[in-house]
Amino acid sequence: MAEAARRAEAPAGGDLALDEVASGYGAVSIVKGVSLRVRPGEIVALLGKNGMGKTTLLKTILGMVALRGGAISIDGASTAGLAPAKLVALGVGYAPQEQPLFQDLTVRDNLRLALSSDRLLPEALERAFGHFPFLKDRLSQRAGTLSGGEQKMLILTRALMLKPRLLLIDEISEGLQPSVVDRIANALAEERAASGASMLIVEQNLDFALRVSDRWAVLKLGEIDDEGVAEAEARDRVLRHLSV
Ligand SMILES: Nc1ncnc2c1ncn2[C@@H]1O[C@H](COP(=O)(O)OP(=O)(O)OP(=O)(O)O)[C@@H](O)[C@H]1O
Repeated sequence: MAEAARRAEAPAGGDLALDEVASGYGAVSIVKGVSLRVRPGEIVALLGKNGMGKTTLLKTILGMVALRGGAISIDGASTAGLAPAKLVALGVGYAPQEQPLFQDLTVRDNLRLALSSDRLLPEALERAFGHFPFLKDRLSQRAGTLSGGEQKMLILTRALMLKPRLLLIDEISEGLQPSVVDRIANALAEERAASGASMLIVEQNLDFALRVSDRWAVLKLGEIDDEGVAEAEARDRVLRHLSV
């Protein structure tokens, strides 16, 4: 097969491989030897009770928390020593759990800041309106005055602006009404269909997680406790891990 044809057929999504990843804060170990794969175009849900290390694992992938053991690679290349900005440039998108918006800036300016050039804005906005049409009428509104659900959609939109090949999403459905969760689920499915992006999503909402993902893994005290394919039968099995 010609090289050009092979490239055209290659999936656009990033291939994330975690091998015995360990990290933590100060003297405390949080992530303890996690091995996990997100293949090109795959959506994997990372589940688990509060405080089990899910956010810490995402931040370790992003280089925001230092890797203490093991290895992380994207498309076969080690990410060791790469700063978060470099990973973003390589196509890694991040929708964090904590409030990342500039509350006093407009919706338009929050979105502009995600882009390297204003020239990219018109096309990026068109794609954003396709996912979340309400944004069209809110471009001049201060982000801090959007509702909680609207802010979540803006956070996701911002992460999608750079057309990431690998998207890390932290509890995007938290506190949202079912109709907004539906819109976000549709946006993720459309984005994956359009761009082939791979995604690792940290979730507490089990129904949303099993709906949008291909596979799931449960993190317990910093280790993968169980994992499987996202199918209806998985619900009870995962619930057993999440119940208190
Ligand atoms: N910057 C930090 N310094 C010290 N400890 C931290 C820091 N950030 C998180 N931790 C601790 O690390 C542990 C794991 O936290 P993490 O946020 O990764 O869990 P999580 O599984 O994402 O939880 P949740 O579902 O509640 O968001 C917790 O005990 C938390 O208190």
